[in-house]
Amino acid sequence: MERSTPHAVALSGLRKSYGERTAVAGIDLLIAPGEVVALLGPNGAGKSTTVDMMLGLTPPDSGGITLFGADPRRALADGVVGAMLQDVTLLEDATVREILTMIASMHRAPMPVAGALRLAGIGELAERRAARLSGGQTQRVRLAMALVPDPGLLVLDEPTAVMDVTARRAFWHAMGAFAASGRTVLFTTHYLEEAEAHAGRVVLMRDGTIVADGPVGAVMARVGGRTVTALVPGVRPPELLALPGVVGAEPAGDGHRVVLRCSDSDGALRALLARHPGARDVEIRSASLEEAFVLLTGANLAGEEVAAR
Ligand SMILES: Nc1ncnc2c1ncn2[C@@H]1O[C@H](COP(=O)(O)OP(=O)(O)OP(=O)(O)O)[C@@H](O)[C@H]1O
Repeated sequence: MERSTPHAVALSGLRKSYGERTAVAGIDLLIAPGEVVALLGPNGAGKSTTVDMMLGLTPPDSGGITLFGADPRRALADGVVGAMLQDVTLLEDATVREILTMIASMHRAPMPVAGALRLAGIGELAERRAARLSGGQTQRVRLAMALVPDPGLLVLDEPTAVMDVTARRAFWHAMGAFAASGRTVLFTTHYLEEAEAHAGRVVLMRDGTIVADGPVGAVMARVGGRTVTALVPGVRPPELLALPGVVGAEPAGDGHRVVLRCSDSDGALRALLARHPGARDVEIRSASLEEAFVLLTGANLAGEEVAAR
């Protein structure tokens, strides 16, 4: 039974295999209205399959999906959910305004076409024929198409993949304005800095399962919020794991120094200098989401295994 304010997204025990290959291995996920969530994971983690099931494009083998309490297809048809669908080709001879007007006419409570154009930052493209749009412009028209029904939830699979830096900035500006009005956004991305900058919550997938889920800061805290890098002559990284406040120790990229991931960088630094007075070239910095990602998924974004410590 649904409550009066259902979740924007509710996935339970969601599972999908392609032959022998398990793409999504039974995931549970609840997203409240108003959240902006980034779905991350290496290639083949199951992100697109999850999104496709949420949009009713692929049926799950088992498990449940509701979007604002409704079945995905119904939610999409009702304009409750907006999506940038890559496979939909635009009518080449129609102008951007004509395309948006047509979509608006198919929905019960659309936003004004001018509003969608403004939000997507493509006011100047309104009279342009679809055939004459660049790849990045086409993506922003697709965004306007997703916005016109005035959905409560936007689901975007790698929305900025073919955009240049300027288009990407304009896109996130539009997304920020949309989210600021209390709407929910779920997006997948290969750009970790996008997740860090624009999502309040990150969900990390690997091999069809969710391996971390929480606010960006909390996910990073799980792997140690800060790193201390130092040259410690005659000491191997594993020996430094015993220091208080240290949760991980690996050789640095330069091969000489060691990187300590710390839950308490002040305590770790004090102990390091007290026990290893020869330590030098010390550097402290915040861990990046990239580091958290590698540590939690054991893979880089291309899906290649990364040696564990
Ligand atoms: N139509 C399909 N037929 C067969 N296997 C598929 C199909 N779609 C996806 N898969 C497989 O399911 C797994 C998950 O793929 P999916 O595209 O969901 O991952 P992803 O996280 O979106 O990856 P990427 O970042 O590369 O887009 C992969 O092993 C993929 O090869």
